[in-house]
Amino acid sequence: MNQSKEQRILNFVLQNAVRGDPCSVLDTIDKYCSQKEWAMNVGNEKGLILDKTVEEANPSVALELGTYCGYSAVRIARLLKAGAHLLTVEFNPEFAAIAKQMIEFAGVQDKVKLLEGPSEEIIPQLKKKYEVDTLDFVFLDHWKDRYTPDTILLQECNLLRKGSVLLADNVIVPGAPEFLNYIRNNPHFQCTNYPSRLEYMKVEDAMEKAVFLG
Ligand SMILES: Cc1ncccc1-c1cc(O)c2nc[nH]c(=O)c2c1
Ligand SMILES: [Mg+2]
Repeated sequence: MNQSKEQRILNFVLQNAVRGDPCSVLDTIDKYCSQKEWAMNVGNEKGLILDKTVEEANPSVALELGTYCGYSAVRIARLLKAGAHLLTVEFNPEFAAIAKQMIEFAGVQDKVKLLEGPSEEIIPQLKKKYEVDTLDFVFLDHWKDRYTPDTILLQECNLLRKGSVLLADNVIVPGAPEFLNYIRNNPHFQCTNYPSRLEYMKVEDAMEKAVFLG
């Protein structure tokens, strides 16, 4: 049976990156996806915005919605302080299987917990089943139509605290206009827009940061 694009990306990493070196894994994925096959990793340009946001938040507990091949999970985990961890949620079992291997090859598996299933089912389980108190950082990179309902669900589940940082990818392409309208008109959030480019393309995109004010 012929391989998936995601399997080809993983194989290229296994054959060309340095095991245990997260930066080497990121560079190798970016090389493959800019030269051979486009894929929806956050990429290096928006990745630098993600890096700066994570470094500023310096989270003890981070959540990612939308793991895909594990590129941004590796990107986030490489910046986490000792004892900090990332929970990453992926509903597609094929993607989750690829991401698990990617995260292990990069050597960040001790900092990352990969949760397979729909975000709307997993978010309400975070406190009791996954022993989360509150989230310091949330990266929304799953499906644009889930950005708003999942942000509401995070609040309903008391998973945000004063200063929790949300960062949403793709608010221009594919676009999340309803989310931008919700979050920018919500007095409980302080929003900042970061114009950038769609990964591996000369197409405008942007990320939106929203700090929860309590
Ligand atoms: C797939 C695609 N095609 C054309 C333009 C953009 C995209 C695209 C890019 C992304 O960074 C995505 N991130 C998370 N989830 C997505 O569905 C997604 C889709
Ligand atoms: Mg994205």
